[in-house]
Amino acid sequence: MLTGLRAEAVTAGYDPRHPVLTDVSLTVEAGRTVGLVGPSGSGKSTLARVLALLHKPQAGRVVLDGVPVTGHRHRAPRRQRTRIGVLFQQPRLSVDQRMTLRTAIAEPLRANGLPVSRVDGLAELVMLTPDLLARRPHEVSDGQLQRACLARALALRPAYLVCDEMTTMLDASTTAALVGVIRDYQRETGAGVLAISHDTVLLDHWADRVVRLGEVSAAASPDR
Ligand SMILES: Nc1ncnc2c1ncn2[C@@H]1O[C@H](COP(=O)(O)OP(=O)(O)OP(=O)(O)O)[C@@H](O)[C@H]1O
Repeated sequence: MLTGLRAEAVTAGYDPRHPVLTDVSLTVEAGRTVGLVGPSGSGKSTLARVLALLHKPQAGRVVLDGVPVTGHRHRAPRRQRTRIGVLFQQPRLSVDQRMTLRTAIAEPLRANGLPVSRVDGLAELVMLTPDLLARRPHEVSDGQLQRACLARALALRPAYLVCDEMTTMLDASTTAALVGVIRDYQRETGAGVLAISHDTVLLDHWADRVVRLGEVSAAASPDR
């Protein structure tokens, strides 16, 4: 089986007459970390959302471990959707403010009929203590909330993790801790990771290869 999370000749955006991405191909191989850089507004987040099956491309397709994806968002088959975890820049926009961190981490487990007792192991993995699990988002720091988002993203043991500027709001030590958790997870499971960041020093250290968005959209994109 061909492994990898692939965008194949993707054209996508928000206005069909002016796509943000035109004919972009990119592969995140299983077990590898691909860094994605590019100027602000070049479409990195849009590509992340396409690969995470959250945004439907106008043309082209996403192929997950050799199987073309047939729908996006709720139309994507659950077994494909749950193979991809996502982490965004602003954890406060990704978590329901009324939920405790424990409930937020348990959400995907509950939705997929898995035991919520797994939350404790996930919290330990991201170094969240039990007292923090009982708090709501406004009672924790950005770094603590992002740890909870990482625990939630890993809850279904995804084969791929899409990280869109996940460290932008974090200090150096939290960034190092979360990247360390992702690397350990990757070593254990062979997951593929897409890491989008403006921090090229971080990506040089974290990623196996770094792709510049302007370059992937050219006809000579690395995958073609
Ligand atoms: N929901 C939306 N509706 C309309 N236009 C959007 C939407 N989201 C993004 N855009 C536009 O699409 C273009 C690409 O945005 P995108 O967020 O993908 O770029 P980016 O490379 O991730 O930028 P940054 O590095 O600043 O996060 C921008 O011009 C942006 O204004």
